[in-house]
Amino acid sequence: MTEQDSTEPTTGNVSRRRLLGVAGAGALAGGAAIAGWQVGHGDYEEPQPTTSLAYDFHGEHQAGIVTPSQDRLHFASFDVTTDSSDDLIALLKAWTEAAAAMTAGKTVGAGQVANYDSPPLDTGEALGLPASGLTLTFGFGPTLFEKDGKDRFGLNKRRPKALKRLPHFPADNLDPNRTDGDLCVQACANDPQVAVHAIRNLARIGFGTVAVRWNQLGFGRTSSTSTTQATPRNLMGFKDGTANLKAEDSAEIEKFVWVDPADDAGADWLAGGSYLVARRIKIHIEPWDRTSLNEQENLIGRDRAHGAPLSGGTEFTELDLKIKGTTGPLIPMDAHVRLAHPTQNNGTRLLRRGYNFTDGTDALGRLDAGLFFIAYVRDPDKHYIPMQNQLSSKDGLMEYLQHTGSGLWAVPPGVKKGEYVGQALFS
Ligand SMILES: C=CC1=C(C)c2cc3[nH]c(cc4nc(cc5[nH]c(cc1n2)c(C)c5CCC(=O)O)C(CCC(=O)O)=C4C)c(C)c3C=C
Ligand SMILES: [Fe+2]
Repeated sequence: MTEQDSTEPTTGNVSRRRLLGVAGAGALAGGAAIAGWQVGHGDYEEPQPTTSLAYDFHGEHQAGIVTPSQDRLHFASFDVTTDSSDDLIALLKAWTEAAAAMTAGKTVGAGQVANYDSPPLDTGEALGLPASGLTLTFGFGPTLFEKDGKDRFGLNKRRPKALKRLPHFPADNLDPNRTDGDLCVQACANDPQVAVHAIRNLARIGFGTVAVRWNQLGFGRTSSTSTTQATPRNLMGFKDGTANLKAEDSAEIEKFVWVDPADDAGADWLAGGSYLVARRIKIHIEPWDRTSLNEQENLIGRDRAHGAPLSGGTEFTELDLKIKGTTGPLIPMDAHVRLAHPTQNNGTRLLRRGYNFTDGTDALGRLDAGLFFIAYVRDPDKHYIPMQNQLSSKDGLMEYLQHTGSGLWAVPPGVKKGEYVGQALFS
């Protein structure tokens, strides 16, 4: 992995506390007399973070795609509330600056002089916490280009052809309050407080220009995006991410994740970027927990203990979709892994980066829990929509699933130093 891929971590003991201290210096005069609060935040005794994983915000591609998936997610979809493209650009510049600071473990507004009579530039809940592998990945939704027939920011002529609202898939039961959005930000970190702090501060910076449309917390990764990671488990209890694309498969990542300059001449600003698909998939946990292990394994197509294919071998053995047992194929015709396999999808692969979620219980006391599916693809028309149609209509697992949220965003390439996220779209 090159440094430009933004996947090369750096370690350091950068202290949010120290950096806020610089901003706090401006408050010295006003704060000196107040008992219980130190003169200048730099004097506030906060435990020093120990060494921490930090990913560079700048690079050829945005971090948070092939970066080894962190443990926690806070995903937010925003609507732009202004018609002014100057305001939109100003927001993207401010977000870029804040994102570069936060991913380095610094506070928002570090180095700026704070006014003691104004709200702090940083909300403060991550003070003393290390960067925790935070990545912030930004995306532009179809409605940023055109909404209700209106080209709000004069961008529609540069809209990528594949950037459309996702179609209705069989059995979709989407909640409009968990669907779509003009912009999205995926915050991933190994500490939930760091991920939540990042989204909260971006929302705060955006006040008056954007409003949060919906957001989703995820508490456990459901895939590996690097061969260095162990395969985690989803809420169905199965290993998830075994056959995922991994950062180390560089040829496959080029082929299936990054948009090529030749892909769409009218949207050359997206070259080196990708598309982010998000699906909030509720799992009917209680019926699943009453299903026999034999049936569960047949629905997935792998064994639960080790994640090995039902056709035999160990976790990373390739599936044998042809081999038959006494009653039919060892990997049933409606098994999830059969229907999602590249051989059943025109050779297609995608980079999965989802998270487990729970959002309390519903009115009947059932867990509102599931998998917040995130995938990065080079072309949603080829690499996602046909696969989802196939799964939604034929996958036996669908009896236990309900898709309740959805969105598609174009993810611009990485940000060069001195530039802002998505700059090429506006130039
Ligand atoms: C449209 C794409 C996919 C959706 C939506 C999806 C939902 C989903 N998946 C699981 C659990 C597992 N999926 C596994 C493999 C797998 N899934 C997809 C795609 C979607 N899954 C692909 C492309 C693959 C790999 C297929 C292959 O090449 O073999 C597995 C097996 C382990 C693994 O390889 O990751 C599990 C388990 C759930 C629970 C879910 C929705 C809630
Ligand atoms: Fe899957």
